[in-house]
Amino acid sequence: MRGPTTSLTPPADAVAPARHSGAPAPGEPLGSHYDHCFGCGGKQPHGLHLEIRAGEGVSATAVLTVREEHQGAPGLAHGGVLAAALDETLGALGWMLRTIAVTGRLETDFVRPVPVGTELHLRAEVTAVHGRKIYATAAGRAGGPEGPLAVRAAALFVAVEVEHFTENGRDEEIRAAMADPDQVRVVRAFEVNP
Ligand SMILES: CCCCCCCCCCCC(=O)SCCNC(=O)CCNC(=O)[C@H](O)C(C)(C)COP(=O)(O)OP(=O)(O)OC[C@H]1O[C@@H](n2cnc3c(N)ncnc32)[C@H](O)[C@@H]1OP(=O)(O)O
Repeated sequence: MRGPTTSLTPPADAVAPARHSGAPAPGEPLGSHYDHCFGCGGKQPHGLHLEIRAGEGVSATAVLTVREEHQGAPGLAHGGVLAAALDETLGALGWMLRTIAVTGRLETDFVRPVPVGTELHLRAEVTAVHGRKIYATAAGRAGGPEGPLAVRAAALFVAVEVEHFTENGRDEEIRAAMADPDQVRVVRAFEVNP
C-alpha cells in the first residue's frame, strides 16, 4: 500500500506561490497570530518575542536575539530554540498567502553554534504550493542578513481550517481567544481568501 508523500521536494506539478494582494508591504510587521504564542506572542513571558516582517515575494524576516534562557550547552543556543524560531518564521508565511497552515514536517540543519547574545537574522520563503501543501525554506544568519549561515530548514506546511484549532485546542484558551476582538480579527483576516 502506498503511504503518504512526505518528501520536502515539491512534486513536478506544484505551482509557484502567489503573494496575497492584501499582504503587508515589505518591511511591515506581520503582527502576532496569538498573544500567547511561544514564538511571536507579546503576552508570553517565556517566549521568543519574534517580530516578523513581510519580505519581498512570499517571504518573511525576523531577528532572534539569543538570550541566556535559550542555552543548551554553556553559552550556546539550544537547537530546539533555534528550530522553534525557524518554525515560527516559516509559520508566519501564512500571512503572505492569507492561508492558515500548520507545520507538517520541519527538517533542520545546524550549521554552526550560535552563542548567547547573537542576533540571528531569520528569513523564510515559500517555494511551491501543491494543493493544501506549502513548501518552504528558511535560514538563520549570525549578526546580520548577510552574516554566516548558522541554521537552515526545509519545511512542509499543510493548510487547515480554523476548526483545526477549535476542535483540538483546550477549551479554556479557545474561549479566551474567541472573546478577544483582536484575536477574532486575526482569524477573519486569514479566512478572507483570496
Ligand atoms: C487563527 C490563526 C492561526 C494561525 C496559526 C499559525 C500557527 C503557526 C505556528 C508555527 C507553526 C507551528 O508550529 S504549527 C504547530 C505544529 N504542527 C502541528 O501541530 C500539526 C499537527 N499535525 C496535524 O494536525 C496533521 O497531521 C496535519 C494538519 C499536518 C495533516 O493532517 P490532515 O489535515 O489530515 O492532512 P493529510 O490528509 O494527512 O495530509 C495532507 C497532505 O499533506 C501531507 N502531509 C501530512 N503530514 C505530513 C508530514 N508530517 N510530512 C510531510 N507531508 C505531510 C500528506 O502526505 C498529504 O499529501 P498528499 O499525500 O495529498 O500529497
